[in-house]
Amino acid sequence: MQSETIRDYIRSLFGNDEEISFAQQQIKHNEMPSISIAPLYGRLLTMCAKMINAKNILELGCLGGVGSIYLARGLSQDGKVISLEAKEKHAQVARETIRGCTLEGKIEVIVGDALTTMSELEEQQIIFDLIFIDANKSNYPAFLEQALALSKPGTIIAADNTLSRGKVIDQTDKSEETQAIRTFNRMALSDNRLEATLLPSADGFVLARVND
Ligand SMILES: C[S@@+](CC[C@H](N)C(=O)[O-])C[C@H]1O[C@@H](n2cnc3c(N)ncnc32)[C@H](O)[C@@H]1O
Ligand SMILES: [Mg+2]
Repeated sequence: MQSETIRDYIRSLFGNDEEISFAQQQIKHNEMPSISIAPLYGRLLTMCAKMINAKNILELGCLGGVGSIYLARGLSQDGKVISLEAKEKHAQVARETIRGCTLEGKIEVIVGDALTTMSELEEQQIIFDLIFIDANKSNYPAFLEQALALSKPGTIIAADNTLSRGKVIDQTDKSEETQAIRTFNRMALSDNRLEATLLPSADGFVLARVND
């Protein structure tokens, strides 16, 4: 059976999601790229956050706030999502979208390079229960190291686009981005600080837990 058909079937089970549809419309309206997290992984992030009763969540790469909304849905009552975004325009669109949704006040978007902001968060000794990596691919290995520095035993670290549209298995592809994703996958799946797997649906998704 075509994977496209399976995807449509799964989507039909999810039903209408007004908040996510609105966020997607705003992304389109503002001519931003259509690269938000796939709904099946968005839902997985909500579930992960709920399963660990997450209070502090960090997202790398906000775009229009779709991932932030999925993450915030899983927060414990007094929890908060911090989403890091390099582009001022993307952050503005995300903030406007979030302002109108039920999770207003639970998501803070910080503009700047994620690695720099993560170092600042580390200096402030802030520890996260869940970290979602979804910014520029060439920094994925560095993001993982920084994420570990902002973690505790039990922290969930997730990362999107870890198959890079199949480029990871194309031996002729020696681009910086693809090499970085290969390095990231090797690190995540073999580092004994983590228990991890790589889910192959959509564009690939690494799900890891920081070991005790
Ligand atoms: C794939 S999109 C994020 C999608 C979002 N997580 C979601 O699921 O809705 C990647 C975003 O990361 C931002 N970005 C790229 N490199 C970055 C960096 N070094 N620091 C912070 N943001 C970055 C881009 O501007 C873009 O908005
Ligand atoms: Mg992504």
